[in-house]
Amino acid sequence: MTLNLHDTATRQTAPLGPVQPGAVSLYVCGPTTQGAPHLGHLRTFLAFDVLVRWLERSGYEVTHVRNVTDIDDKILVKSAEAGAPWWAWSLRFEREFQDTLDRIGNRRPTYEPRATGHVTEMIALMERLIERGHAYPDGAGSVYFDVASHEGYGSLTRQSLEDMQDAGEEAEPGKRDRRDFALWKAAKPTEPETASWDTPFGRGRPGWHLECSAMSRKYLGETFDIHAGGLDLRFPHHENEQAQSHAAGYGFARRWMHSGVLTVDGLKMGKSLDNFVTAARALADHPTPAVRLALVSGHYRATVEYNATAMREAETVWERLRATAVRAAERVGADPLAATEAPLAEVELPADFVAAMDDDLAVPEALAVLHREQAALNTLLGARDEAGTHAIAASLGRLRAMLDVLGLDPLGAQWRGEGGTATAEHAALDALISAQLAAREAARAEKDWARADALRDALTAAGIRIEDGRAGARWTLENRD
Ligand SMILES: Nc1ncnc2c1ncn2[C@@H]1O[C@H](COP(=O)(O)OP(=O)(O)OP(=O)(O)O)[C@@H](O)[C@H]1O
Ligand SMILES: [Zn+2]
Repeated sequence: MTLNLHDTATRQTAPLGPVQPGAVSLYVCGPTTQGAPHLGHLRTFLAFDVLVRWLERSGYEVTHVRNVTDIDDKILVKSAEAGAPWWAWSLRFEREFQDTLDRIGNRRPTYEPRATGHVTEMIALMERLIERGHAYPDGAGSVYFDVASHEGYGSLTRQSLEDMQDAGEEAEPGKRDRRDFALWKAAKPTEPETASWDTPFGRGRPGWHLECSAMSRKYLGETFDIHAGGLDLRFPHHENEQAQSHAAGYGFARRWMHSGVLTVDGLKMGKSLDNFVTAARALADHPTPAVRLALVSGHYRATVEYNATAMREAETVWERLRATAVRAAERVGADPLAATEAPLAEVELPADFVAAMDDDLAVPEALAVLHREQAALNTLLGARDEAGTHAIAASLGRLRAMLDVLGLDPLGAQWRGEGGTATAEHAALDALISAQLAAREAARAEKDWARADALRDALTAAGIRIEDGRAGARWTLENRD
């Protein structure tokens, strides 16, 4: 079977033919470390995490680069407002992004280069563009790309230069054409001295577009397989990245993949509109794998509207999947805590699951196959037929292998402890605590506050933390974080 992926440049879905057989090079535009990660960021990074997982499952060796934009206007403004050095601000949120992505089960990229670590490469690229007649310094520390000099400008987003007369870019005194964009930005007297670097063109700092062209070339070479990011980045960011790299004579990305944006009331979730739900908030309100499930369930190219009901539904779906897997593991007598990931990679995936994933990562169809497997497994579990153990083990293997492709194997190392653990001890503890919680509920219903508090205090004293939520009380062990 062949993996077909949609290319947003050609608008065609076509087989992936990598530059190097058996290896895929992928560049994903990473976070601007101006603030805490929100669900919109997670949506995009998870979409491409599923891509990486599927490429690896399909036998490719993946080199995945995701940059960190650790200097930019917004970082300078926000850090100054907070009275912090820009680099401290940036490093703080870089760590928060990494921690959150680890927590939600994103495989770490092969390389995570920071913009400020690649000034040398950016200067070299600017020199090359100037030499080839595609860029010019303004004499005051800024360098601009000359859009009219590059025939292909606009080809990624199918726009002609005429259409772009008033597109986005500001008129600046040193610009030849309003549509020209900055490769390098002159230092401003109001900005901290540490926020600029000396170059042959004057003192300044990286433009956002330039850093991605410089870093993709350094880590993936002149030509690489896939360039990815959220749909919001197609223009101007990706158009400009492509113009810089093509004008420099590099093959650059052979294919573009864009994830649909996460919206709130139809508008992109983001810092600019202040309509975001932070990852920290969502992960405090819902089990982490449920948040992951909610964000990966739709097709990666679909626009996803955030809503609290969908998050709660994902919680239910996750709980059921986990319960099925735990029951099945207990029936086959496997010790789920000893289960390793290795054998899952060898489980043969159902053909219709593979077909769905090979069809431009059709996760909704793949999930339908997965839920059919879950239903079949539940039927086997209900049959109470000892002879069925072999069938149960085989079905559990397939279910886990499919879930693993989505980063959601309930018995895998990442989620073993989430929302309960897959051990008999845990089940026993859960039954006892649930009885206590039910008694507390009953006491509250009778307005017997003293008894309700006493029950809670007894649980707290035993190291059990109770969180009251809309779906009832949830318990966790104090020392488990
Ligand atoms: N609402 C969203 N839905 C999907 N992807 C998003 C969303 N917001 C940001 N992204 C993606 O996250 C990645 C990191 O983007 P970046 O940090 O530059 O975001 P941003 O545009 O600065 O965020 P914000 O919109 O909050 O200012 C990009 O690939 C971007 O497309
Ligand atoms: Zn980029």
